[in-house]
Amino acid sequence: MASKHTVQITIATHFPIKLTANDLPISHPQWPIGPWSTLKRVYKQITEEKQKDLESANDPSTQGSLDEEQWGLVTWVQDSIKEGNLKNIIDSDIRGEISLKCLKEYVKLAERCLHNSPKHRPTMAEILFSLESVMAIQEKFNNSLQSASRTLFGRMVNLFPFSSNQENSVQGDLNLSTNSKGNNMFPHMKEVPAHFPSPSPILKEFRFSDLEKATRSFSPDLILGVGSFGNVFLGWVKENTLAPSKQGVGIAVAVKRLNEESVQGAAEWQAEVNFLGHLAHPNIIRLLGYCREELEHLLVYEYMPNKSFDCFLFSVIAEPLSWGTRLLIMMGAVCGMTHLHSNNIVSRGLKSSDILLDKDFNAKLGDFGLMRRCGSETGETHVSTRVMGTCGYGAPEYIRTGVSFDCKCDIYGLGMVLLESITGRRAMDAQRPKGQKSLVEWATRVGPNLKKIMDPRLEGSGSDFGGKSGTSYGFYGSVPVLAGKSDPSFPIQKKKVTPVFLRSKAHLHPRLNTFGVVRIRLLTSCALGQLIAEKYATALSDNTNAIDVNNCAVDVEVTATTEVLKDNDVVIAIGAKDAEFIADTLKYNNKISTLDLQGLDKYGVGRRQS
Ligand SMILES: Nc1ncnc2c1ncn2[C@@H]1O[C@H](COP(=O)(O)OP(=O)(O)OP(=O)(O)O)[C@@H](O)[C@H]1O
Repeated sequence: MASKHTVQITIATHFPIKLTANDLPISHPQWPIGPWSTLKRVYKQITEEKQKDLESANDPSTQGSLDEEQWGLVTWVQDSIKEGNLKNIIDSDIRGEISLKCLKEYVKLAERCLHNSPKHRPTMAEILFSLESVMAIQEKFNNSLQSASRTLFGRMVNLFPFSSNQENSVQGDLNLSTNSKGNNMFPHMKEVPAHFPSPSPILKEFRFSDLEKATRSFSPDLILGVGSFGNVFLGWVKENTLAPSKQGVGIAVAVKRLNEESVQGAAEWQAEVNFLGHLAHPNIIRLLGYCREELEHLLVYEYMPNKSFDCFLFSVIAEPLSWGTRLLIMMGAVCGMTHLHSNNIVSRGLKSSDILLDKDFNAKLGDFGLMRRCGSETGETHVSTRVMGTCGYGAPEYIRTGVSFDCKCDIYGLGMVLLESITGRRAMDAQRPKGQKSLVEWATRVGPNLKKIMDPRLEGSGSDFGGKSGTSYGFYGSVPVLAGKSDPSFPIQKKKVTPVFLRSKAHLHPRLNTFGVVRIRLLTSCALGQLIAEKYATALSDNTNAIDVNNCAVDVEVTATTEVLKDNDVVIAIGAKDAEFIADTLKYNNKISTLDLQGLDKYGVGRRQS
C-alpha cells in the first residue's frame, strides 16, 4: 500500500495504477475492484504512452529494466526460475511429492493459460488433457516411490535422512507419509445426502422468516465466509421439505445473504438463480433455492464442509493439502468449467475462493453472479460491478477493453489458480514484499527455476493421490458408473458419446486420403474427445454443426485411455496430423498400440486390423 489513502492496484498486464481509498468501495482482503465507472476511469489512466511501456514490459528483452514493484509476485516466480532456484516458488508443503517433470508440465500449463494473448491460451480440452498427463506422470512417480519403499533397499534408504531419488523428485526425498487428504473441517456436520433432489429446474422459494430460523437469525457465529455479495451463513433445514430446522438437525445448507450496500448484488442474485438453477454437474455447486422479499435477496446452496480452495492454500491454520489432492481439485474445477463453457456460459473471473470443497475435497464451482451466456445479446444486462472479477485474476485483454469477456478470459483465471495451487501464494497480495505482489509476474520471471514457485507447505509431505486410481479420477459423471454405482443426479449420458462422433463421420468422409485411425473409445476420453471434436470443428469450419462439441466435453467416459485396443472396436478417421499427435501422446503414456489405416468404411469408421 503506497499510503494510508492510496493503494496500488496492478491491472492489465500488471501495470500499477494509483487509486484513492474512495475508489475501492469494498474492503476485502482480495481487493475486489470497484464499480464499473471506476474501472473505466482506471483504464483511461492507461495512456498510450503507458501502453507502450506495458508492451515493452512484456518483452523479455526489456524485463531487466523494469521497476521491480511493477512485476509483483510473478516477477518473483520468473526471477527464481531464471536463478535456477525452483524450490523457492513451490509450496514447501508439497515439495517432496512432486516429480520435477510433473512440476514442469504443470507450470508450463499455467504459463500457457496466463499468456497475454488469448489466442495462445490452450482450450479447455487441452487443459484437461494436460492435467490428465500431469496426473499420469505423477502417478508413475508415486508408483516408483512406492515400489522403491517396498524393496529391502528402499526400506533401508528410508531409514536415512537423504534421498535416493534426488534427480526426479523436486524435493528429492522418499517421504511417503500420508499428508492431509482433506478431512472434513467440520466433521460433526452432516453433508447434503447423495439422493438430494436435483436442483434443476425446480428451485425452492424460501420465505425470509424460514431462512432466519434456519440460521439463528443470521447469527455471526454461523458465518462461513464473506464475499462481495454479502455474508454466507451456515443454516439447517429438514431433509425432505427444506423447512427450517434446529442447528444440527436435518441437513446443513449455506445461505448467502445480499448486503444492502451491494449496488449490483440484485443483478448477480438474478444471474445466479438463472444460471445455476439450470445447471447440474458434479463439479458445480447445487443451488437449492432462493428468497426475494422486499430488499432481501438470498440464495441457498448445498453446504460444502471444507469451504473453498483458498481457505487451504493461503491459511496458516488449515492443514495443507497434499499435491495429489490439489491436482484432483484442479481437475474437478476444470471439468466444472468445461461444463459451463459447453453450455456457452463464462464464469467471468474464476478464483480459488470460487472452488468449493465437499467433505472429500471434491471441487465444485460456486459464485455464479458474474456468469454470462456467451454471445447473448442480453448478456450484459446483469453484468455486475465486479465485472473485472477480483484483482489479479482478470485477463489482460479484458482489463484493457472491459468488453467481450470470453472463454479465454476464464482460462486466464484458471491459469492463475493453477499457479496459486503450486505456490501457495495469492494471485495478488498487497502484503507481500516488493516484486512479489502479483503472482503471475513472479511466476513468469522465475522461468526454469520451478522449485522456487512451489508451495513451501508441500515440502516433505507424503505422496498421496487421494486414493483414486489412475483410470478414474472422480470428476466425471461416468465415475459412479465405472465404480459400479449409479448416481441418479448425474446420470452418465454414455449414449450421447457415440452419436457425437458418428454424426461427424459423414463430414470426415471427403478427407479420408491421408487419414490415420483412432479407436473411438480412445476419442471418448473426456479431454481427448473434446480436443478432437474441437479440431474437427475448426477443420470443418464450413459445417461446424456437424460436431456437437457441447456433448463431448462432459458426457463422455474416461475409461478408455488405459485400455488396449481390442478387436471390433470402432475406429474413426482423423486428420493425419491429429492421428500422429494422439498416437504419440498415447504411446508416450503407454496407452495405445499402433493404429492401422486399413478397414475404414466409406465414412472413415472401421475396425482395427490385427
Ligand atoms: N456452499 C458453501 N458452503 C460452505 N462455504 C461456502 C459456501 N459458499 C461460500 N462459502 C464460503 O463463503 C466465502 C464467501 O463466498 P462468496 O461466494 O460469497 O464470495 P467469494 O467468492 O469468496 O468472493 P467474491 O464475492 O468477491 O467473489 C467463500 O470463500 C467460502 O469460504
